[in-house]
Amino acid sequence: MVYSIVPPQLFSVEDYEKSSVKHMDHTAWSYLVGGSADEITADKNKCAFDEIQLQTQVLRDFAGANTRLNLLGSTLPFPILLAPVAWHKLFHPDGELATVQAASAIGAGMVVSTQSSVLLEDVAENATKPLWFQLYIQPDRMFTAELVKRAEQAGYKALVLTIDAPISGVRNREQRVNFHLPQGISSVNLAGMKRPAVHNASLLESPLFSGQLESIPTWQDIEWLKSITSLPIIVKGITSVADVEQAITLGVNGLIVSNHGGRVLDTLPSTIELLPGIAEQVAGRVPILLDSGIRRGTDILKALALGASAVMIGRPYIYALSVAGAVGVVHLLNILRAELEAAMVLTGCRTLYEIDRSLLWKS
Ligand SMILES: Cc1cc2nc3c(=O)[nH]c(=O)nc-3n(C[C@H](O)[C@H](O)[C@H](O)COP(=O)(O)O)c2cc1C
Ligand SMILES: CCCCC(=O)C(=O)O
Repeated sequence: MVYSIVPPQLFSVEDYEKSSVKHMDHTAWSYLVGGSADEITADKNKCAFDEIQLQTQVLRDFAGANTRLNLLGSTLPFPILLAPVAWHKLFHPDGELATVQAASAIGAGMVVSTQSSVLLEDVAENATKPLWFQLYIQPDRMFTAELVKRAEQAGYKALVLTIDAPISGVRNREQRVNFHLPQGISSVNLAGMKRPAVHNASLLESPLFSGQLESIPTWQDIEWLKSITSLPIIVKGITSVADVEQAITLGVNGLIVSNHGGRVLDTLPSTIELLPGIAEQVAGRVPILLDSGIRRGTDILKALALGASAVMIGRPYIYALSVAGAVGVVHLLNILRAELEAAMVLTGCRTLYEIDRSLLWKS
C-alpha cells in the first residue's frame, strides 16, 4: 500500500486539478479530463452552475445542524458520492483499493465501475461501508447475469445501471494522444468474457450499423435485470423527461441525472439545466441524484435546491487520488463537505431537507 501525505497549498477542487497534471502522464490526463467532440457539454456542465445566483437568509438558529441523509436504506454523513470511474490504476498504483480506503474512512458512498482495474470482490473486501456496483450491460447477457450475481455475493447494496453510453462518444482528445490502456491495467471484472466477432465492414458499410448495435441494451433489459436480482436499480444517464416515465414505470428505484461528464453526446444541455424539468416529472416518486460539473459546495447546494437528494463527483476525486492517494480523496471530500456546510449556514439551511428554491436569487 502506498501512503502519501497531502501536499501543501491545495484548498479547492481546482487546486487539485492543476496539481494532478504533474502526477500522471499526458495520455491518462487526456482520457480523464476530456469530453466528447468539442467538449461543449463538458464545459457547460461547470459554467451553468456559475450562472445560478444565491440568496442569503440570515440570523437563523443552527442548533442540531447536520448534512446527513437517508438514501435507499443507507444513512450517509453528507450528500456527495464517488461516481463510477473506470481504471483507477491509471491514476494511482493502488487503484480502486486506495479509493475505497478513502470512501470507507470518511463514510462516503462509492460506486464501483464495471470497468474497474481491481476486481469488484477485492474492492468490496476492503470496504467498511456499503458500496454500489455500476453495471454496463455486456453483449453477452449470461456473462452480465454472472457479474450481477458476483456483485450481490460480494455485498454490493445497489446496481447503478448506466444507460447513456451504449457506444463510445466521439473522443477526439483521446484520439489525438492515441489513448490505450498500458500493460498491467485492464477491465479485470470482464476477464474471460466472450466478445462478439468484429465484423470487418467494407468501405461502403457503416461499422456501427452493420451488426454492432444488435446487442446494445434496451428498456427490456431493465425488466430482465429485475427478474435476476433483488438489488435496487438506479438508472444513470437520464437527460430527458420522456425517459423518466419509462424508467419509473419499469420500477427503478432511483435516477441519476447525468450526461456522463460531457463524455458521450456533445451539445447536450448541462445537467443542472436539465434537473428542474426532470424533478418536476419525477414528483418525488424516486430519489434523484445528479452528476457532471460539480466542483464547489455551492454547486451541491444548487443541485439540492433544484430537486436532487445527493450528487456524485467523477473527475474531482480522481485528481485527488493521483496527487495523494487515499489521503487526497479524503481531503478533497472534506473540502467539498466544508464548502457545502458554509453555503448552508450562509443561506440559512440547518439540514439538507431545508434546502429549497427559496435560496436561489430571482432577478
Ligand atoms: C475517466 C472517467 C471514466 C469514467 N468511467 C465511467 C464508468 O466506467 N462508468 C460510468 O457509468 N461512468 C463513468 N464515467 C462518468 C462518471 O461516472 C460521471 O458521470 C462523470 O465523471 C461526472 O462528471 P464530473 O467528472 O464532471 O464530476 C467516467 C468519467 C470519467 C471522467
Ligand atoms: C469503455 C469506457 C468506460 C469508461 C467510461 O464510461 C468513460 O470513459 O466515460
